[in-house]
Amino acid sequence: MAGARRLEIPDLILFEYKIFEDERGFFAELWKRGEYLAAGLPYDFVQVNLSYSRPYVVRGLHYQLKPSEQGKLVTVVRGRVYDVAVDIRRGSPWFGKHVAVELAPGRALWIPPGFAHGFQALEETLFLYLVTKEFDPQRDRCAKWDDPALGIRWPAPEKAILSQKDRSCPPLAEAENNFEYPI
Ligand SMILES: Cc1cn([C@H]2C[C@H](O)[C@@H](COP(=O)(O)OP(=O)(O)O[C@H]3O[C@H](C)C(=O)[C@H](O)[C@H]3O)O2)c(=O)[nH]c1=O
Repeated sequence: MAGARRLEIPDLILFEYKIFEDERGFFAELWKRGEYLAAGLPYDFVQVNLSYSRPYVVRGLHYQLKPSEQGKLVTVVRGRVYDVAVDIRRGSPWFGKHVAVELAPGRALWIPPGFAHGFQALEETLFLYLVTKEFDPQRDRCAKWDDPALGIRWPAPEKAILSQKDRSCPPLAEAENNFEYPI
């Protein structure tokens, strides 16, 4: 890891990791337990996910209800995304607020349990992320990606490509949510 800094919502941590490039291509350590624990990421991981997105695809805003709440360490293997994390912990000083960062190879974002996550691909993107609890389809939930109440300034909302599921997510105010602050 080359660096770590907490964002405007301090539970979110943006990591920079070194990319070793040579004539063959590149190598990078995406996660190393001791370094990331020391930098404040107090979790281990139990599942690794990979998704491929065409330009302008939006995935989100997703989260899993407790007791299957997931922390996510998200990064881009190839491409570029506008990544968004929304605080959905009732009672949080930042409830309904979000942080948006551009992710490309070399950057990883730690999103703890209690946040809804989504991104818009800015180009063809391979998105890889580690999660702290396994996928639980019974507790998988979503909130409306372009909910006016959230004020997310997506880069290209008019070009968004969404799944059927993501086209029918409720606004955050109506979404099922069992997160209380602090987690
Ligand atoms: C997340 C997940 C999905 N699936 C199955 C369920 C569906 O049949 C298929 C596609 O699922 P979904 O449309 O939910 O995939 P994404 O839209 O990429 O969802 C993810 O994207 C946003 C950005 C997230 O932060 C979440 O981690 C995750 O929900 O994969 C699995 O089998 N295991 C899994 O862990």
